[in-house]
Amino acid sequence: MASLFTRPRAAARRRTASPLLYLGYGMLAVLVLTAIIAPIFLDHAATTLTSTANSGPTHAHPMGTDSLGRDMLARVLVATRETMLAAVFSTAIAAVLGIGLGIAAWLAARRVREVILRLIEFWVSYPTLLVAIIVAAILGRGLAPAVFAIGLANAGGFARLTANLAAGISTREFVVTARLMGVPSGRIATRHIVPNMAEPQLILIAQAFAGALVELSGLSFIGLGAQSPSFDWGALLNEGASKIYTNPILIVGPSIALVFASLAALFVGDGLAAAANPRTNLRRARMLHHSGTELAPLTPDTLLSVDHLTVRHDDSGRELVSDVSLSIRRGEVLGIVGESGSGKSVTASVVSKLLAEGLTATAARAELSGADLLGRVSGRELARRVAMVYQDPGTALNPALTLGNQLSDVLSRALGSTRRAARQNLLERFRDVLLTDPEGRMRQYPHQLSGGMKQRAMIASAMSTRAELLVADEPTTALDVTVQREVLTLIKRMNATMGTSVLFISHDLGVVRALCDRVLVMRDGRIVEAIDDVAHMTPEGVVHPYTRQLLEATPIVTMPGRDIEGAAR
Ligand SMILES: Nc1ncnc2c1ncn2[C@@H]1O[C@H](COP(=O)(O)OP(=O)(O)OP(=O)(O)O)[C@@H](O)[C@H]1O
Repeated sequence: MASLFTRPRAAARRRTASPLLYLGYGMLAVLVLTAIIAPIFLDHAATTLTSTANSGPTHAHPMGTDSLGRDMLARVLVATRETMLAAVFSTAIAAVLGIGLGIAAWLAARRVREVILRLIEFWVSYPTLLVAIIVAAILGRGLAPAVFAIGLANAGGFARLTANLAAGISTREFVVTARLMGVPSGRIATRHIVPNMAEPQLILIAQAFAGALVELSGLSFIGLGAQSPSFDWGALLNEGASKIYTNPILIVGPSIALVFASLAALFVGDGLAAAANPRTNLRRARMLHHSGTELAPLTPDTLLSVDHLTVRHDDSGRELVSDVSLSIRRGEVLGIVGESGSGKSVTASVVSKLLAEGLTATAARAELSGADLLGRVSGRELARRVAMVYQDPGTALNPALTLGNQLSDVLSRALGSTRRAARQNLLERFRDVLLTDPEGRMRQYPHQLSGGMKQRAMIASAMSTRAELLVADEPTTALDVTVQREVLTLIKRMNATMGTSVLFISHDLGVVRALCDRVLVMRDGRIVEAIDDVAHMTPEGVVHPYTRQLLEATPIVTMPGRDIEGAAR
């Protein structure tokens, strides 16, 4: 078991680390090594006065010498330590202060929170450099006040980001549940809220670090930062700028160093943020043919034929679906049952061409009404052929749009009809699925409808494209028994009146028995039994012990005479 779980995770980490992250690490390593080594070996050359003042590039001084004859290359390399340390400290001050304040705003009582939020808004409304200059001018000259001033100036950005993210995350179900279970606020903040901000915070830290390098140089440039005899890249730029017309090489070194360090920070920040999100950088789903298998010709009434389908998880190489074959005739309702994780949804995702990233499907054939599902099928063609109804209609609907807007938009794109015609079509389908006040529903947002109503709306949307195949992935699991029955009735009606074939996925054999013509039983990614006479299946009549177990364990939904067919009439 351990190897099954540890290997894929290590592989995922390896794969999600982008080449830019490695480049950033490499650049950062160069900077760190320079910061450690240069002051040890080059301090003498960087600080000793010589008679060759204001020299241009020579063999002995590739970046020239300053007005006191000190080697400019050595000075740039030695300044790496002071500049990097200053940038690290100011970024740390900004991140700790800002994230702390953002979390404090979220933990505080409502009124205090409002005050903190207004304060943060005021803070970020001024440019960072301006705030840093004002603070540094108040604190006095020197690198330490400059570091603190820049940290303080950048903290506002962290505070705003943290407060905004915390406001969103704190309403999510897992936070609400933790609160109900009595988890203290501080622990909710550290365990549930902060880890969910990792990606944007890492990007902001990288940006703040890159910004701090430039801001520190800016403060040194105007004489507020590093004071002689200490020097950072900004101070060197300041010195070089005064000789820009007579000896321009002097500003090249500190400028290159600044750009190099900023890029290193951005590459590392972006790369770490991407790696912190397991969904980024996944390889696109692949659907491939495998050859060498003899295939029987399809009969004219075959709508869908999937032969020898295998789906693998790219990282672990694990087979999620193994050698599955299925077919659906026109007008037929095929059920797939199986316990959780048996591969039902992954199989359905191949049929609807919605295979998840990081998975590879291979099949000898996957054809839907003549269209090769393993090849290119345009979105519009696919929408005309396949409609989907999901387990949780709430996640399939956009909470920011009214039902009318989002469903008619999809419909007009799928059918190429005008928006007006699409709305009219949808309105009629809303009536077909017996949604009360269909005009009013068109203007409502998803959260204003019950789960059953949302599922009816999804079925209406599926009906409106007159798709040849409806893929219904556990469409009744999230609904109560009465609504379940209504939804099953609607699907059966769609099948009976429009001739739509249905691939119906469920873990409930009782529900499947009430609706389907044939059933496939899946276990561990394989089809272990195919039942053709669904209405009369009994524990004694099935072959596979797992099907028998399922049948014995499932309370059969009583629909006398499969009365959902009656309802369809
Ligand atoms: N995107 C993915 N990446 C990696 N593994 C996945 C992915 N999607 C599904 N799986 C794995 O594939 C297997 C089959 O999952 P699938 O969702 O098809 O199960 P299911 O039979 O539909 O289960 P349920 O009834 O719980 O929805 C599971 O082991 C699951 O962990």
